[in-house]
This record gives sequence, C-alpha cells and structure tokens, in this order.
Amino acid sequence: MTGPERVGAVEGQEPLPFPDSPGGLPPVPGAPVLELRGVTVRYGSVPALDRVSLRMHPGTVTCLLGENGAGKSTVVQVVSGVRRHDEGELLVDGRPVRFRRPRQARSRGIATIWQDLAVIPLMTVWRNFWLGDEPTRGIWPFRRIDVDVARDGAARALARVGLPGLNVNQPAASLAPGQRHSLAVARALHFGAKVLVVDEPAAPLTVAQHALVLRTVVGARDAGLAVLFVTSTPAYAHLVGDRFVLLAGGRVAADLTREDVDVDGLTRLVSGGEALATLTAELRRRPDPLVT
Ligand SMILES: Nc1ncnc2c1ncn2[C@@H]1O[C@H](COP(=O)(O)OP(=O)(O)OP(=O)(O)O)[C@@H](O)[C@H]1O
Repeated sequence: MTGPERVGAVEGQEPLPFPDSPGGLPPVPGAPVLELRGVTVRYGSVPALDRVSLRMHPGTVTCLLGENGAGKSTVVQVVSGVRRHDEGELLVDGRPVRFRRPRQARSRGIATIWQDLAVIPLMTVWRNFWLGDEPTRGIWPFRRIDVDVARDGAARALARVGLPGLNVNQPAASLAPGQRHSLAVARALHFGAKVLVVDEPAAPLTVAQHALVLRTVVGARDAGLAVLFVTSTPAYAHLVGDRFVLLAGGRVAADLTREDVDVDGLTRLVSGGEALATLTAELRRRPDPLVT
C-alpha cells in the first residue's frame, strides 16, 4: 500500500470528487471522522445496542470486541447504512448524519469489508471494481463505458494495494480471499473512503487468513484511514489496535487504549465481558455510596 495518496484519478478522466461533508458543511475542526453518541438499536423491545458511544480518528485502528450476540454486527450495520439507529447520534466529521441506505454511507466515505467478502462472481474483476461507477465516454445518448480506461484504472488501483499485474479480465469468482480483500481496499481508497470497517468472519480463521485481515487493517491505517476492526479475537486485536471497545449485552463494557491494557488483560476482559456489562449496569443504577 502506498501512502495517504488517494487512488482517485484515472488518466483521461476527471478524478472523482471526494465525498462531501454532511450537508456540504466543512468538517468540524478536530472532530472524530466517525462518532457514535449514545446509539441505541432495538429489535422489538430488546436493545441490540444500548447507548453505545465510540469515536474514531484518521490513521488509527479501533477494535470492536465482544462475544457472540454482543452487538458488534449491529454497530457495523448502523455505520454502513444497512440499519437505522433508534436513538442517539451518528456523526461524520462532527456533523450528524442519518443513513437510509448503504450508498449514503459510502458517499460519506465509509467503506465496509463484509465478512463474506462479497463479489459478483461472474463479473470480471474490473467490473467488480467499478460496480456502476465506471468511467464513460461520449455524450448521451451515445455515452458508454470506456472499457480501456476502466480496465487500466482498476489494474492500477489494484497494483497500489499489492496486486501488480493481476488479470482484471478474469471473473471475480476466481480471486483468492486475499485478493478479494485487496479488491475491497482498492475500491475503498479509489472512491475516497475515510473510514474502513473490517468485519472479520465469525467462522474460525487460519493463521494465514488472520494475517491477511491484519494486513488489510494495517495497510488502511497507514493510508490514513480510520479503521474499525470488528473481531472476537483479542490477541489479534492487540497486535494492530490503538483503542479497544468491548461490547457486552449491547453496551460498552470497556473502552481502553493500548496503554491501558496488555494482551492478557484484554483476553480476560473479552471472556468476562458479560459479567462486566452487568456490573457496569448495576453501578450505573445505584446511587454513589460516597455521596450523601
Ligand atoms: N434481525 C434481528 N432480529 C432480532 N434480534 C436480532 C437481530 N439481529 C441481531 N439481533 C440480536 O441483537 C443482539 C446483537 O446481535 P449482533 O449480531 O449485533 O451481535 P454480534 O456481536 O455481532 O454477534 P456475532 O459475533 O454472533 O455476529 C443479539 O442479542 C442478537 O440476537
């Protein structure tokens, strides 16, 4: 991966504009690039997320940890525009947003690598790269995809994320998982993402597969993106994370920096997360015994 440069321009084409800030307003100086403030999501009367807050800054990795059912996927769905939150605020560059569909999240610079690394299998790699945003030539009604420019642009974007010489005319189904990861990162960078959400597969991964996910996380961080790394494996989170947000029962049970916790401590916290969340909730309810 190269530096913070955006892989935006394709020769012969106007570079795509970077996503505007919400409402066309400039970012609030010093504000997190993405923030959840007291976000609650309910399925029926049961909260999947209960007043969850987290803040993410460029060039940092925030790890979202927790056991099954803790609420990690629901956070991913909210920030990716797949699910709307019921209460609280979601802010991009310090400005409140309310996504109604995934496209809106993407246009605000939030790219998500889903657990299943979804591609359209029978489409070529270059078509999967552009997915509806292909460079075109000619004017309406004769406007059509500029295939050479599109192929070349995809190949160059992929080369910059470590896949030089990849045959972009092959069907995406033939890509190895690592190459699919790189395709997702190349798209995210090309389309001006500021935030990359990496949702680690729930199924057990081999060490090589973990290494691939970690490389994606570190590569995106080094390119200046804020990364939300969703994982249930504290040991891997600790390798790359700057901040560790532990969810349990839909609540933030702990929010720690690398200075606060070593890998053993983090492992203990994740496995005891549910008990910690119950204790936190109890303490919230009780009046402070030291205050008379
Ligand atoms: N569509 C749904 N309908 C009802 N309840 C749901 C739905 N999706 C999730 N939930 C509930 O919301 C809570 C949080 O689920 P979520 O999938 O976000 O957790 P998770 O931490 O991502 O778990 P996993 O690691 O198993 O994916 C769980 O109690 C879950 O049962």
